[in-house]
Amino acid sequence: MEKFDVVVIGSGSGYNVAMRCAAAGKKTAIIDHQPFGGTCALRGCDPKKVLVGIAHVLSLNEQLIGKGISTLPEFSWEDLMKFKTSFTEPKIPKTEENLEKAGITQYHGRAKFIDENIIQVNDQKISGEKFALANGAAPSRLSIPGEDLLIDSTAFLSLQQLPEEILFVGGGFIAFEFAHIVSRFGVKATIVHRGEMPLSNFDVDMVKLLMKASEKLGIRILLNTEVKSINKKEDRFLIHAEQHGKNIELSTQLAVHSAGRAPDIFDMGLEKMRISFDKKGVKVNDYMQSVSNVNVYACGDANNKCMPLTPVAAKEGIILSDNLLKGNYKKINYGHVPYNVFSIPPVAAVGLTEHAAKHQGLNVKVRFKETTHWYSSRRLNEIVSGYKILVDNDTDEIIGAHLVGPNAAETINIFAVAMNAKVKASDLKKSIFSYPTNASDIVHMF
Ligand SMILES: Cc1cc2nc3c(=O)[nH]c(=O)nc-3n(C[C@H](O)[C@H](O)[C@H](O)COP(=O)(O)OP(=O)(O)OC[C@H]3O[C@@H](n4cnc5c(N)ncnc54)[C@H](O)[C@@H]3O)c2cc1C
Ligand SMILES: NC(=O)c1ccc[n+]([C@@H]2O[C@H](COP(=O)([O-])OP(=O)(O)OC[C@H]3O[C@@H](n4cnc5c(N)ncnc54)[C@H](O)[C@@H]3O)[C@@H](O)[C@H]2O)c1
Repeated sequence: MEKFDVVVIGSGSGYNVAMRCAAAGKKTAIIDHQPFGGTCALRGCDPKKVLVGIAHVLSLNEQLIGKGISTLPEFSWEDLMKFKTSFTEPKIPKTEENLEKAGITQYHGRAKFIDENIIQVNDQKISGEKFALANGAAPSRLSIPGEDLLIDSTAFLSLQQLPEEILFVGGGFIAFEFAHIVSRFGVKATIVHRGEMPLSNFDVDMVKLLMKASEKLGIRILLNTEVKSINKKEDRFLIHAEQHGKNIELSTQLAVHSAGRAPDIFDMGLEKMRISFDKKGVKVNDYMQSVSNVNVYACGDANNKCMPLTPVAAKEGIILSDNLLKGNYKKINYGHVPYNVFSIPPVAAVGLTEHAAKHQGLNVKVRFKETTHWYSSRRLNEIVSGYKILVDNDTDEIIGAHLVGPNAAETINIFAVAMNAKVKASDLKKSIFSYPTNASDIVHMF
C-alpha cells in the first residue's frame, strides 16, 4: 500500500491544495472520479458563462431591433457547444499535465475511507497522514419517484441539440440561468418552484424584477408548486406536482434537475475517520480543519462553512493548505461575498437583504428604485433594472447592496470592496466614477 503525506480528494479547489502541498515537498496524491479540473471549469461557471455570453448577444439584438439593429442574427446551438468545448476539453489534459510535472500521484476513481487513514480507490488502497476533502457538491437526491428521469446541470451543459421545451424542477440559480439561456434560443422554458418566491438568497424586490423580465421573455414560472413524481410517456415526460394542495400534471420534452446541490460526501465512509458532518457538509473550524479529526481538512462545497461558490472554495483552499502545512495559524475571513444569478439581465447581491436586516432589528435606511428610465438602461432598451441599498443609520456603513440590470454582476464588486473596507455611504457617494458606466450610477443610489 502506497503511503502519502497528503491525500487530496477532488480536483476543483483541491487542485491548488495539492499543488501547494507538493511545492512544500510533501508526497501528495489527488483523487477524482470525474475528469480532472473540477466543477467550475468543466461543468459549472465557466462553460455556463460561455453560453450566457452568446445568449446575451442574442438578447441585445432583440432589445435593439428598430434602434439600429434591423435583423436578428441566426444562431447555432451546435456551434456554441463546440465553442464551449474549446474551453472545457483542453483544461483536462492541462490539469493532469501540471499535476504530473509537480510530482503528484493521480488516481481516477471514487474515494472511500475503509479504515483510519486508509482510502480505497477502485481496487487500490492508499494511506495518508493528512487528508484534504475538496469533494464539492452533487445534485441533491430528491427522493421522489422518477427523479432519475431528470437530467442534471452537467448533462444540460453538454446537450448537443435543444428540444422545443424544457422544464426546470426547482427555482434557484441553475433554473434561472439556464432558462434565460435557452429562451434566447427559442426554447419554451418552465420553472416549477415549491416556495412562495424563487431565489431565496436574493432580495425579494430584485427577484420580482427578474421574474417580470423572465415572464416577458416567455418563461413560465409556477410558484408554490412542488414536484412529487416524474414518469415518461412515449417521448414526453410527465411531471406530477402539488400546487396549493391540488395535484397538477405538466408535460415536457426535457426536464432538468435544478432543485439544489448537496455536499458530495455521504458515501465516503467518513465515520471510519471520525469526521463529523451534517447535511451542509464536513464540520470545520476557522482553520478549515475537521472539528473531530485533526488530520482532516475540508474546503469548498464539501464543508459546512460559507456559500457554495467558486471564489469561496478557492480562498478556503489557500487557508486550508497553509494550515495543513504549517500548523493552524491562519483563520478564514470571508468578508462580504458578492454573488450573482447570471440571468440576462443579471441579479447581484452582497451583504444583508432587507428582510435579514429587519429580522436582526438593525436601524437601516433602505433605498429601492426601479431604474429602467435611467440612461444606462434606456440606451440598451433594457426592460428591467433596479437597485436596493441598505445603509446603517448609526454608522453610515453599507450593509447590503442588491442590483438587477446591465452589468450588475460587475458593479456589485464595487459595493463588496467598499463594504469590506468599511467605506461610508457618504464617502462612496462623493467618489468620481468613469462615465458613462453602470458604476457611475452608484452615486445616484444614495
Ligand atoms: C451549473 C453550475 C454553475 C455554477 N456557476 C457558478 C458561478 O457562476 N459562480 C460561482 O461562484 N459558482 C458557481 N457554481 C458553483 C461552483 O461551481 C462551486 O461552488 C465550486 O466549483 C466548488 O468547488 P469545489 O472545489 O468545492 O468542488 P468541485 O469543483 O465540485 O470539485 C470537487 C471534485 O471532487 C470530486 N469528488 C467528489 N467526491 C469524490 C470522491 N468520493 N472521490 C473522488 N472524487 C470525488 C468531484 O468529481 C469533483 O470533480 C456553479 C455550479 C454549477 C453546478
Ligand atoms: N451563479 C452562481 O453562482 C451559481 C450558478 C449555478 C449554481 N450555483 C450553485 O449551485 C447550487 C445549486 O443550484 P440550484 O439552482 O440547483 O439550487 P438552489 O438551491 O439555488 O435552488 C433550488 C430550489 O429548488 C427548490 N426545490 C427543491 N425540490 C423541489 C421540488 N421537488 N419541486 C419544486 N421545487 C423544489 C428548493 O426549494 C430550492 O429553493 C446553488 O446553491 C449555488 O451555490 C451557483
